[in-house]
Amino acid sequence: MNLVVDIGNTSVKMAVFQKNSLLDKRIFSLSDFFKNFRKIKDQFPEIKDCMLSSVVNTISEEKKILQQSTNLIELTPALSLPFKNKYATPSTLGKDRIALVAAAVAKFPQKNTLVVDAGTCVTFDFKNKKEEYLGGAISPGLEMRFKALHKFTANLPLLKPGENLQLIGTSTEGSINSGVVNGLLLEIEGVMASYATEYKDLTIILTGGDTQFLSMRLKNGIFANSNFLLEGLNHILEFNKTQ
Ligand SMILES: Nc1ncnc2c1ncn2[C@@H]1O[C@H](COP(=O)(O)OP(=O)(O)O)[C@@H](O)[C@H]1O
Ligand SMILES: CC(C)(COP(=O)(O)O)[C@@H](O)C(=O)NCCC(=O)O
Repeated sequence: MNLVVDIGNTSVKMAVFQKNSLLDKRIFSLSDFFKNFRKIKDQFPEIKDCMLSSVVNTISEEKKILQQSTNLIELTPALSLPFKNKYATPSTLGKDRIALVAAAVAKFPQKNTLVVDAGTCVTFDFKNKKEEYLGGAISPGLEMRFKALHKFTANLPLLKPGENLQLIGTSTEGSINSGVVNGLLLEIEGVMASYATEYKDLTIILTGGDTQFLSMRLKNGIFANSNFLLEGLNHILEFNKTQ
């Protein structure tokens, strides 16, 4: 049984896999790491191997507990990966982005694939049908956009994504919502369209904490899968067992 752990800038995602089947998944904040790890280990004592991806640097205690209780493999660009990494600076590439590309290779072999991860940041990652990872883009996430408007102005309130989305914002709230939410939707649709022009037969995946909010507001042609990154980590773990 495998444990996969994704430590992002907002939340920790932990999942248990038996081969390729996801048995359990938890999302929590880093401060609740030990409590959740203990619970999951008690529930699944058969957990043996673990793959950790972190984009947070200060996790030495978390790593120590995983090392004590599992065969821990930490995701680094030096690990055997199921794709060719053509990123110009592989040592600075986010571990989460490596996992997303691994998932794209596992789920959509020999297909041009764009992965949009709407988390703390919105990342775009592209692998071609030759299983080469070319790179993508990093952009502010949904919550970060609301926070930035509040933090860097004197008078804008801190809002959360609203249900009532106007094109023409008729109030401060409506204008912020229009700018942030429509802005992000149009950005994603624009990026998707640009890739689709360049790469025929393009598969597009949407994942990350804002998957549900965005997918119901985006035009068709995108597969939503909140577990995509976790599946990628499990794939890299299984891939390394067979190396
Ligand atoms: N209950 C929630 N708690 C925190 N963030 C949430 C929640 N629901 C949706 N979100 C959105 O999900 C984003 C975080 O997504 P996530 O995939 O967990 O990010 P990361 O992998 O960077 O930690 C937040 O920036 C926010 O926009
Ligand atoms: C871009 C990111 C901050 C995204 O992190 P997330 O929103 O998933 O928490 C992370 O992938 C990262 O720190 N990347 C390093 C730079 C790079 O990928 O080139």
